[in-house]
Amino acid sequence: MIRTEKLCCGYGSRMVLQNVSLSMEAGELWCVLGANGVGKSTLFKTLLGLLKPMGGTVLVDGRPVEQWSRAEFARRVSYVPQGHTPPFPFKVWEVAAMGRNPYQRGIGRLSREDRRVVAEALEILGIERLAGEIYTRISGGERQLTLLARAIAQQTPVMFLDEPVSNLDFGNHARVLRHVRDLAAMGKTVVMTTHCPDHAFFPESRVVLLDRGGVICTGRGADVVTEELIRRMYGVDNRIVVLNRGDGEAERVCVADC
Ligand SMILES: Nc1ncnc2c1ncn2[C@@H]1O[C@H](COP(=O)(O)OP(=O)(O)OP(=O)(O)O)[C@@H](O)[C@H]1O
Repeated sequence: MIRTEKLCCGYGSRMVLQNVSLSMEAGELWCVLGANGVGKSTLFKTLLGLLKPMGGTVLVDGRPVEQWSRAEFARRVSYVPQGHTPPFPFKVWEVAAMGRNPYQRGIGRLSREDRRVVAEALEILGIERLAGEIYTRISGGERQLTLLARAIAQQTPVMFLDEPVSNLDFGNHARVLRHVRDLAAMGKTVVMTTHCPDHAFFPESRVVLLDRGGVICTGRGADVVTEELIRRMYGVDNRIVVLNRGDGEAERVCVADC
């Protein structure tokens, strides 16, 4: 689905990441972890064809990313950016409905099916009540949920989510993560950046661990994420502890020493 070979990303003459080789398949949940400023968003923008690679290749379904038309690409890949301020005071419903644009010819009216899909996306995230609100006048967390609803309404097999839970309260954080995991279980390729090492320990999670300049390692989170690597990435002592969930399942979490 998404493959990179010796990908180098950056801005102008400034290289941020070098020699990134990845292979992401259908039904996989990938967590991209790394300290502030290591290049997670830069990697996303390059994988999405928004930033030209400084070297190497990005293949989406075997075809170089720059060879996709934007409309075709938007039926294949959705993207929730980290922060977003729209130029016009759209309503929440209208922002979510933009997820249907790739399926319309020109600026068309929404079909009944389009409206059903948009309503369902808002409902999944519990924000139907915001449908008529102005996007620029809602909270940061509500805007994040709206952009997620837009991506869900886009119904793409590949989803890139840049810190999808960073602004969310405890309940929304848990609900969104559950849904993200369900999306991967339904066969989508979900790639998300996160600042929470615990996300790497979901049984299905695969990780890309980034440090200044490039990839430290990739693999199943449960296999490759260690206290030593977390210390190297974030410069903080920590412990990975196993919690008994009480339902027979064990869960690993990372606790910083602070
Ligand atoms: N438009 C830009 N032009 C030049 N340099 C940029 C640009 N955007 C980001 N950078 C630089 O690239 C590096 C990586 O930034 P990026 O936003 O990819 O980091 P990140 O890992 O996503 O960080 P965070 O966790 O804080 O969101 C940073 O040093 C940043 O200053």
